[in-house]
Amino acid sequence: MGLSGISLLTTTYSLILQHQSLLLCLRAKGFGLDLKKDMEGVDYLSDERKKAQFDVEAMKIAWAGSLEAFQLSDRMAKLVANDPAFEKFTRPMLGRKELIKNTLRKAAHGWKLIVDLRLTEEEAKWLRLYIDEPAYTDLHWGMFIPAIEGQGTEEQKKKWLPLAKKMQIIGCYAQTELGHGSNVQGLETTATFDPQTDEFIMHSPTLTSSKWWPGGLGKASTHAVVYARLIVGGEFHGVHGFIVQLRSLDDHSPLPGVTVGDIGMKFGNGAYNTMDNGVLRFDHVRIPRDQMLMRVSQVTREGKIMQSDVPRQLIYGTMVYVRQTIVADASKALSRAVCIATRYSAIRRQFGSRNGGPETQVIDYKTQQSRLFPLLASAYAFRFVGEWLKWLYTDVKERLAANDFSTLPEAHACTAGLKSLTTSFTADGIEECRKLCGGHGYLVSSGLPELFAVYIPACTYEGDNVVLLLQVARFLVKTVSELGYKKPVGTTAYMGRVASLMQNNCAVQTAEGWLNPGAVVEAFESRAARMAVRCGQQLAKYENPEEGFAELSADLVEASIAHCQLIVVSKFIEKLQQDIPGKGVKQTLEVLCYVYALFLLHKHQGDFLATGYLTPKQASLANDQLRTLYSKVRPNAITLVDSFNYTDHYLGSILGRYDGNVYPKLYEAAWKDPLNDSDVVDGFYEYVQPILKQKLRTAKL
Ligand SMILES: CCCCCCCC/C=C\CCCCCCCCCCC/C=C/C(=O)SCCNC(=O)CCNC(=O)[C@H](O)C(C)(C)COP(=O)(O)OP(=O)(O)OC[C@H]1O[C@@H](n2cnc3c(N)ncnc32)[C@H](O)[C@@H]1OP(=O)(O)O
Ligand SMILES: Cc1cc2nc3c(=O)[nH]c(=O)nc-3n(C[C@H](O)[C@H](O)[C@H](O)COP(=O)(O)OP(=O)(O)OC[C@H]3O[C@@H](n4cnc5c(N)ncnc54)[C@H](O)[C@@H]3O)c2cc1C
Repeated sequence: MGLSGISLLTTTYSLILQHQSLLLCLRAKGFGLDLKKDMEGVDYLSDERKKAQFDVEAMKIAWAGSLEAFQLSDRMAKLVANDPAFEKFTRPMLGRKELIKNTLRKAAHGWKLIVDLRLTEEEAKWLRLYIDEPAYTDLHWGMFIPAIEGQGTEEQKKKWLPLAKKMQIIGCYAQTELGHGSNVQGLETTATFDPQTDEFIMHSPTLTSSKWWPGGLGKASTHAVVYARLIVGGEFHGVHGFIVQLRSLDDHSPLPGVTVGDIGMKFGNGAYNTMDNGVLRFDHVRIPRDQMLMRVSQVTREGKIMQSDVPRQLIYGTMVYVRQTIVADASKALSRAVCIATRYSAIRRQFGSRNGGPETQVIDYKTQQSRLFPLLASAYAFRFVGEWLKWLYTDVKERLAANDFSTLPEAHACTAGLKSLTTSFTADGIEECRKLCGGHGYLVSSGLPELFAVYIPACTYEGDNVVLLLQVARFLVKTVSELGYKKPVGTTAYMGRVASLMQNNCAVQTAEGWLNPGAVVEAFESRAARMAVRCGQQLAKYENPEEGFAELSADLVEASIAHCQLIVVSKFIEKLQQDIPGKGVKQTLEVLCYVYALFLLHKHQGDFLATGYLTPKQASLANDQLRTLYSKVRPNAITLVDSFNYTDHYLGSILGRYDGNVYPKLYEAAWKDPLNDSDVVDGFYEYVQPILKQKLRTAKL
């Protein structure tokens, strides 16, 4: 018997087992049989796992970044998964008050673990990830503390950071208002210096000046970094951050003049409703002068404004930091959804049964592959670009500490652009994974609805994705306009070869010709350069550049996307130039890298054709190659998602279970729904039975 015959037999055997266990379950409910006899301990995906052409343990390390990173993350994942305090299956069924209380309990337990086990910051970050529940602590550690670190003076840091780091105060980041989020310079809250008392008076002069959205503000925070218009001597001096105490440290009640509360329920059940996004108003609240964050500008006792040599953009620095973390988190959210959809696609069978044999696994349909495998490849691509962005941010941070601000514009453009690109793609990707799972993907127990609901605000918070791409566009237009006298560096270095990128066309002649990193990078560089230059030429026709920018903004956004996609493709290729140990690991990643690049090329072929870099024939060859690549991914698909090393707890999905034991567990879960506590539903006797028993002579319907 050939290999395919053996595999058919084992697959059929698995199917029979699975059907048997389902039958046992079905009978358990209906006919009193033993529910426990489902096939616990059987790995329904074992055949798939045997197909792997690479060393899975080595791929886990490549995904994690290093052996140490893998071990650390693995330890934290297991710590959370084995602790019943972090159960999360009932979350979507809880009412808001219960939900928030439950989150506060988990955050307290998480903090206790951090203290008791003396976890490092890195360990705490992983712990937070695996607890998988948005909480006020995210904003405290992710924005309040970084805002003080980045914008505070040494003295301010010395005073506030120890309190914050021991969690003796809880802080949030209160920037957005009811009337303004994107336009930070349009904020209306005022901070007016009173030279008589050496204080600032914090005030909300209008309804639209109410702070609105800050996470952790509603119920948990005792303090906030509040962004407000600085007014000294009756003049406006820009928006700055101020540390303001909101609640008493004794009984947590709001301080006089402070009105604070939660803004209400948000999209989905459970999901981001674990967060107390808040509303805040000030009625002439006084704070000491030294609570203005003064690294960028200082207000003296006499009411003089002193500018340091730090650029004012540093006031936006916390956003640069968080955007960088959001890019890293995009690969986690996407890989999680992809893991669920891939495992389920291997379990799920529809159509194609021959002679009573098993039906086709849906993962074998080319349409399923062409939707799923680019998402799998993107998860890897985002992982590696996130790793690079972390390096870039660390480098910028070190430079900033040494008062070197030269790389700040590039860091801003990269974090803004990649945040936009990765979150938009991930949000759409999670929804695509839901559809890839058919009807069962719509069940909360698939894990996908809640993941989607938690994830989608990432397209809006930390900067609306379109607004951020327009920031990238400004950076690109500036780079193009300076080409004559300034050598572009970093991620825009390719613009330095703009003449050849505008002239030379693609040389690929065969489908195999696309399996060449040089050809791929040149295609993306040429497309990005041509789109940016074209925008520059169009802009030059306008007398008023701002008017031109507004008029051309949709094209500028497309040019920014092309630039950001080039960054992701290049960083993936650069990653593959490193030493990546393990049998078949590098080769498998190469396949994914080409899938990512050629999928984008196919999806955006309009750009590549319109800029004249590719011919229709070359675009078609790329698509031929893409199909071949999907066949190469197929045998490795399950082990590629196993390499994320996600526990069943973190995945939170019956469809994505490691053992693939989907049907019995779905069936079991249905009976755990509170609606099934009784056979006759509450409300039946009041509202249904009277209809059943009514004696209408005629019905008009
Ligand atoms: C459970 C127990 C656990 C216990 C503890 C665990 C411990 C764990 C430890 C750590 C956990 C870490 C967790 C992190 C998690 C994070 C969670 C994230 C949740 C997210 C919540 C959301 C928060 C928010 O949304 S905050 C609000 C964000 N708001 C925005 O993003 C507003 C967007 N708008 C803007 O950014 C700007 O207004 C603008 C850029 C659009 C326009 O600015 P403006 O000045 O008006 O305009 P412009 O003229 O265009 O720019 C002037 C020049 O400035 C340059 N520039 C703009 N922005 C920046 C920047 N950010 N940096 C540098 N430079 C910038 C711009 O390019 C211009 O430059 P030029 O040279 O003059 O051209
Ligand atoms: C879940 C969540 C958590 C948040 N947490 C915080 C927090 O902790 N702290 C905080 O301060 N804020 C927080 N925010 C607020 C968030 O930062 C803002 O909502 C975000 O910056 C977008 O601003 P906006 O709401 O004003 O959108 P708007 O700017 O009003 O966007 C509306 C539409 O207008 C478009 N648009 C706006 N300006 C332009 C332009 N110049 N050109 C073209 N199109 C434009 C946008 O693309 C969008 O389509 C949070 C938001 C959410 C949803």
